[in-house]
Amino acid sequence: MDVLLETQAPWAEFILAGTKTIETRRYPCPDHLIGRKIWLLESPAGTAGTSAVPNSVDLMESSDLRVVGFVTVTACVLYSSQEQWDADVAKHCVTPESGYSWSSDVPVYGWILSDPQAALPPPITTIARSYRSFFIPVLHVPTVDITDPESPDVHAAICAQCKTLGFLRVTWNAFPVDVVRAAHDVTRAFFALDDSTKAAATKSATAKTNDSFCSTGFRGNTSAYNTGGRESWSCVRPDFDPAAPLLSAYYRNPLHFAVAPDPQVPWPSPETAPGFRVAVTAYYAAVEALGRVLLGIFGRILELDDPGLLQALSKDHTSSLNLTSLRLRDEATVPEAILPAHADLTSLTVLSHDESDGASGTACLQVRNPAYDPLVPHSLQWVALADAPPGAPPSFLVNLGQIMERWSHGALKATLHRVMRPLHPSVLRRRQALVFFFVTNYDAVLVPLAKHKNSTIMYSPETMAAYTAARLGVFHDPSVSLAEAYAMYNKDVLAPAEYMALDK
Ligand SMILES: O=C(O)CCC(=O)C(=O)O
Ligand SMILES: [Fe+2]
Repeated sequence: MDVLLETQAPWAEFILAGTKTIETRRYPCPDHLIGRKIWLLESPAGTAGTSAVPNSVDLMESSDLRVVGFVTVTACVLYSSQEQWDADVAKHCVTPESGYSWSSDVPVYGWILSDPQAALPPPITTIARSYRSFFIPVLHVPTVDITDPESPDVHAAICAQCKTLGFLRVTWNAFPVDVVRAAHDVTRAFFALDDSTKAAATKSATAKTNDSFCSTGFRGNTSAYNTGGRESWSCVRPDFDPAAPLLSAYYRNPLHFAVAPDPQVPWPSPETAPGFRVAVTAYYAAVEALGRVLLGIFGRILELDDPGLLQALSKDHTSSLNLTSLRLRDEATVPEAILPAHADLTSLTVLSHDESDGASGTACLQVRNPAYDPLVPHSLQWVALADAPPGAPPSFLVNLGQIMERWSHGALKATLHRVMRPLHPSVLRRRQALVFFFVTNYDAVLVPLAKHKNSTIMYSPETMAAYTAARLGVFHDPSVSLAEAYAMYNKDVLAPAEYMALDK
């Protein structure tokens, strides 16, 4: 991920000329940026220690901000005395009368620089402050109001967004604000419980009558699904009633679906997690209803003879809802990729990020830039997704998955995305995402449905069951590395060799 460092004029010029070889700051350079290319964002000369850049900026509209080149920080030292500081004056070029000069009242760090290079600016439009003077490129996704799902304008807005990025926000006049808030509240309270209480709601804590691998219940931060330090609690069809089973083959297949006494959803007890079940079931119903509306819209966008076909294929769906939580306590223990690059095995995914009580919203979610071009120097491969702007209506973030890309024969995009460690742990103390993976009936055959071919990929027809088994089974094969398993998982959106070569 590219990062930019604000440097007030004239320092960037001195760095690029090679005269300034130590950058001085009141804080250390984040460890994992050492050795990496850092773009220099030059802002006009101003007051020492006061940023001249707003927290979010469109560089195309700003006449006084310029990306002028890049540099690498090779090491970071804390000056322990004025003598040590003075001895480096020829390298940091900070004279005693400067506002950036030595002070014994605050820590002063020297960032040792190397390889400065003036360069044409990379194709970045919008940037957002991520940590202190560091900025990252961000992409704002539009919010589409779907109050009238029959409206051609709504279809056009969704289609435009899905032909390029496949991420958008949706809102409507009866947006279920209270349901969303309640789901976030019970999720936050659940993850705040101690580990042993949460562990009581795991699959492994229950008596299994068969080999079902239905991924439900609590999974801690060391489980295969949460290798990046997250915790999660998941459910599939919390409305399922064993006394009146749904008719699809999925519910008759004990390999994939739990039967009593191996509970279909291991709920936390109402004593430890009051209101959890009611709020989560209501949330599931709300996002499932949204999913159905969107499938109706996509049936029209794809100009299917029967616009209700996608809904019919998903009537007895086996969609899961994952409640995920991440807390950073110590930067050193957080892997670079909290969730590696992937495109979901869904028709569409509905996301809601907690933004209350200092939670960090969409922070750390990055998408593979649809405008990335390996032939363009410094083309950006990854960009962060921006939160909805302040004052925007409440919305869900929706992303298309690989099933929709297949249905559309490549016209609608399932974009690779990932959740990455923040520039500094202070950026993110708590992150909570509710992720609803909308899929089809277990026995639905997944084939391109669009009349026009928009891709050369040969999609061989597979049932939802075979499709997921082929892409998830590899994660359970000890001879396959995690990176290789992800390459297989994503093989329809990126050739495995290219996946392995991705900038990770
Ligand atoms: O946590 C997020 O923001 C995204 C999660 C995600 O991409 C997934 O679970 O598939
Ligand atoms: Fe995802």
